[in-house]
Amino acid sequence: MTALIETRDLTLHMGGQEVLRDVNFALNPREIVTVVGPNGSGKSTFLRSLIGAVRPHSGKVTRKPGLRLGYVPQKLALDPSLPMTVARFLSLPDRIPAHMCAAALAEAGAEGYADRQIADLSGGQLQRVLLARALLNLPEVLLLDEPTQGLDQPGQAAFYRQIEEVRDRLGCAVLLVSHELHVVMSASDRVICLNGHVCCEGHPEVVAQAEEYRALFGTGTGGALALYRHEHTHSHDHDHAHEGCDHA
Ligand SMILES: Nc1ncnc2c1ncn2[C@@H]1O[C@H](COP(=O)(O)OP(=O)(O)OP(=O)(O)O)[C@@H](O)[C@H]1O
Repeated sequence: MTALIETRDLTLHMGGQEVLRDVNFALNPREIVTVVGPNGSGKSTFLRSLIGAVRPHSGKVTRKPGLRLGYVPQKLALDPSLPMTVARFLSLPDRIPAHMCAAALAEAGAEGYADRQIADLSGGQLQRVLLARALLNLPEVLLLDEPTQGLDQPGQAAFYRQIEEVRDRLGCAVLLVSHELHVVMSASDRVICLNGHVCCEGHPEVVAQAEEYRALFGTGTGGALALYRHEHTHSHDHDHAHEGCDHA
């Protein structure tokens, strides 16, 4: 098996209702794959089936033996009034040495956050801490369920650039769920449009043009995607210009 995780004809029921039907999927090393789809189309359930948290009704989920997974769930069940530092949060349930916490935070773009209170973090900062937590065991596969929910567009774009950097440095594969199609698509190698079954999949531009995708999301995204790609390139040029100055 060359794929890290694979599903074969995965069919899954929740509460007596069919949520996923005949989903065939493979995640290959170093890929960034984004799952898009309307509310209730089974995206979270699909991710949860990949980590083994829900069982298929029929079909199969296969993970490479010994696969190291990092998972960031959609919702964090933490009482915000409970005092808790970032370092302590990273050490739940198992104690993590300070240098490992610091390394994971740096990798997630949250350097120096260790002593901050979780409740005081902004949405974007909290997402980075959650990412750091998922990176603690050096995952070969990183699964993120709507990691940029509630962030503004620059915040979303910055977070996805962080994900690309993590993939480049750690060499992990990334599977993420998102609603922010135009932002996320340009950072993805492959997009899967899920609506109980796989409607269409492929390179972001191909999916944005697909009839099935347009039937679900309308035709506006192609333009937004093109616009974002432009901004993305522009901002990278800008970054490089700064790097050039720094080194000069
Ligand atoms: N524990 C559960 N018990 C019963 N039904 C469930 C359960 N979890 C999910 N479902 C149902 O499965 C369907 C898919 O839910 P899921 O959360 O996977 O969708 P989603 O695409 O992630 O949605 P969203 O974009 O709103 O987050 C929904 O109809 C939901 O009500």
